[in-house]
Amino acid sequence: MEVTARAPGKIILAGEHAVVHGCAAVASSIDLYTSVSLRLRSEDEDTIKLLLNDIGLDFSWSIRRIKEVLSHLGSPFSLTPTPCSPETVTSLAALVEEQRFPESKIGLASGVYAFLWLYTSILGFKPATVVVSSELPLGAGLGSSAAYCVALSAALLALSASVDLDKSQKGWFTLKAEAELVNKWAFEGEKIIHGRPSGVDNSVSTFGNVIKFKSGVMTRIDSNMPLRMLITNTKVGRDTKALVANVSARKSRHPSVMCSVLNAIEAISDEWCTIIQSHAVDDLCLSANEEKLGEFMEMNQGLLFSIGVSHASIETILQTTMKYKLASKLTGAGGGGCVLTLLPTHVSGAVIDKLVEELESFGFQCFTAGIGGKGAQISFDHSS
Ligand SMILES: Nc1ncnc2c1ncn2[C@@H]1O[C@H](COP(=O)(O)OP(=O)(O)O)[C@@H](O)[C@H]1O
Ligand SMILES: C[C@@](O)(CCOP(=O)(O)O)CC(=O)O
Ligand SMILES: [Mg+2]
Repeated sequence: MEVTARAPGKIILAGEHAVVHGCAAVASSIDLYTSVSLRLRSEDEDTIKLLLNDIGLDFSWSIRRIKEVLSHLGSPFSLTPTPCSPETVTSLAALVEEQRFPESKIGLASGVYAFLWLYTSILGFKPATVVVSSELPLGAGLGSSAAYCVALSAALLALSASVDLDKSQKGWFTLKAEAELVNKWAFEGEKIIHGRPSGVDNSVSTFGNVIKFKSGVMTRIDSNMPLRMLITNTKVGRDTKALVANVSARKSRHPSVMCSVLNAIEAISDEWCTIIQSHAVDDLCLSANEEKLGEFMEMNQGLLFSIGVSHASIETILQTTMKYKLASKLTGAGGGGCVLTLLPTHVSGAVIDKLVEELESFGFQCFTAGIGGKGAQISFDHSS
C-alpha cells in the first residue's frame, strides 16, 4: 500500500516572532507543496528507508538497530501526540550519525530526527520506504519545516490504525476529522526542528486558507481582498531555531522594551485582519486599504529590525522596492530567507517586471505564489 501526502508552505503576513510569545500573527498558505510518499514493505525486508530528494541524502536503518537504540526508552509507539524528550533526541542523533551525515549538511539533521520520532511513534517498527520532495526553498521562511512535518504526519497516520480513512477514494482529498491529529503530530515534529515553535506554521499548512493564530488558538480569516505578493528569496541561509532563541534572549535582557515591541506587532496583526475581512465598496476604497496594508508592512518590518532579525540582504530588497513605492517586509524567521512585497492592484506588469529584473541583478530570486489555498491533502496509490 502506498500513500502520498502533500502540505503547503506559508507566508506570514504579520506577527512572526511575536506569535512565539503569545501575540497574534496572520498567515496564509501558498500553493507550493512538500510531498511525502510512504510505501509499506513486506515484514521480511526489515528496513526503514528515507530518501530526502531536496538535499540529496538517503538513509536506511535496520528495524533491529532502531529497536536496539530506542528500546531502553520503551516502545515509542503512541496513540496520542507526544513530545520527544531530550534523551530520545540524543538516541535519534546516534542513529543518524551512524549513517555518516555529511558535516556540511549538519544543519539539516534535526529534520531526520523529527522523521524518526514521528515514524516510530505513529507506525512503530513497520518496514517502509519514505520519499520526500518539496517545491519550497528549505530554510527560507516559507515554512518548509512545517510542510515537511505535516506531510509526514499525514502520510504516516493515513497508513496507521489510529485513523480510519476510506482508502478506496481516488485522487487528492483534503483531510477532515483527522486534520487535528495530523496538526498535533506535526507540531511535535516542529518542536524537534524549531525548539520553540508557536504552532502557526503547522496549523496553516494543515488547514490552509488565511488564519489568525494566537496562543495556540487558530481562527480562520475570510479574506475579501485580492492579495498579490512578490516573494524574493535572498538565498541567505539561516536557521529558525537560532533566530527564535536570539529573540527570546533579547526579551530576557530587555523585557519591558521587548513587550512593547511585541504588542505593537500584535496591533498590526489585528489591523491586518480587520482590513482584509472588510469589503471594499469601490476601487478607491480598495486602494486605500492596500495603502494601509503597505504602511503596516513597513511598520512590521521596522519592529522586526528592532528585535534583531533583519539582514543586510533584506535591507537591500527594502531599499530597492521603496524606489518603486512598494512596501516590503521579511516573512518567517528572517535573518535572510524571503521578503514579501505587496503588489497593489494598480501596479502594472511592466513595473513588476522591471522590479524583478533589478532584484534579480543582485542575485536574489523572485517569484509569486497563489495565496490562501487548500491545506494538507492525501492520495492513495491503487496500482501498488
Ligand atoms: N524537504 C525537506 N527535506 C528534508 N528536510 C527538510 C525538508 N523541508 C524542511 N526540512 C527540515 O526543516 C529545516 C528548515 O526549517 P526552518 O529552519 O524552520 O526553515 P523554514 O521552515 O522557513 O523553511 C531543514 O533544516 C530540515 O531539517
Ligand atoms: C519566527 C516564527 O514566528 C516563524 C518561523 O517560520 P519559518 O520557520 O522561518 O518559516 C516562529 C514560529 O512561529 O514558530
Ligand atoms: Mg520552519
